[in-house]
Amino acid sequence: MEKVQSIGFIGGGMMAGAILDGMVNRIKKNPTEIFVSERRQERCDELHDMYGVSASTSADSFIGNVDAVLLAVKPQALDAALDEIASKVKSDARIISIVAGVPLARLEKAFPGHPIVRVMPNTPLSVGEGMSAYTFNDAAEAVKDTTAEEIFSSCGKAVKVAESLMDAVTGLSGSGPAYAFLMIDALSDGGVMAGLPRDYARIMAAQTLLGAAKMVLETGKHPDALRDAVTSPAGTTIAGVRVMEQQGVRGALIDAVMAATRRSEELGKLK
Ligand SMILES: NC(=O)C1=CN([C@@H]2O[C@H](COP(=O)(O)OP(=O)(O)OC[C@H]3O[C@@H](n4cnc5c(N)ncnc54)[C@H](OP(=O)(O)O)[C@@H]3O)[C@@H](O)[C@H]2O)C=CC1
Ligand SMILES: O=C(O)[C@@H]1CCC=N1
Repeated sequence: MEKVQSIGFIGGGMMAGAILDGMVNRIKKNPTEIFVSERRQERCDELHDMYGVSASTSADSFIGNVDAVLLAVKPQALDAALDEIASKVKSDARIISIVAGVPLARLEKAFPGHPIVRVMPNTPLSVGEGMSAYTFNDAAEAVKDTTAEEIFSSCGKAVKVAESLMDAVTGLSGSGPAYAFLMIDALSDGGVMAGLPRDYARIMAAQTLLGAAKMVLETGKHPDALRDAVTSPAGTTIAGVRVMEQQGVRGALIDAVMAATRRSEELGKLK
């Protein structure tokens, strides 16, 4: 199968903007081959000004011509979007969906016979540090479609997983930036309470999480081993870690991932 040239986005919100940034500024995709359908005219203008793509409030001008369609509307808006476009796409168009919780089977009903890739990215892809996981339907497997891999690895890491894991991916890395932001804010509050100015506290909290994350990824060491290296006998760190364990921070994070995973499963069942 030929490489994808033109691509049409359905939905031009926050995630679409972040993906467009990767496509235009990182993989240097020609913006004249990118089309966006987005409800709000002012957002269309913004996307055109920022990335040079064609953006309009209807997909009609491009949907029958593009080689790939990227679905980037909220799950609750998906059915209406599919009603608008599904019967108009090119017969061999590849479909990429980032819509949380929506299974391949539901997309296959709308686009029978098409190669379909379901992706769960996250917002740090807007700064080139996204974590995306993707899964193929049989038709995409058959053509070994590389479009999604190319797009999403241009703005971070991208891994292929079995579809049965997509809700768990959503609960961990899809929603995960929110857990990290909450932790950064809470750690900043701790710093302020201990006497640091707010702006320093925020930078210290964020850079500490960034550095710790890099150590995990770059050393390949278990987080427990890295934690041991910070934790001096009778020192400061063990005093802090003890409070975290007493307050159930570990259990709260496990439960947060599970709650988001369950919600992703529920969203997939909404009709
Ligand atoms: N935010 C995140 O962290 C992540 C989100 N996702 C998924 O990505 C998808 C997009 O999320 P996000 O970018 O945050 O959402 P946004 O609400 O920012 O963007 C969706 C946009 O699509 C527009 N829209 C709705 N229906 C149509 C339509 N039929 N045709 C054209 N445009 C339409 C909306 O307009 P209006 O608001 O006027 O309806 C809105 O501007 C969701 O399915 C979400 O589950 C996946 C991973 C992470
Ligand atoms: O909150 C949500 O539903 C979306 C999906 C993953 C992150 N944000």
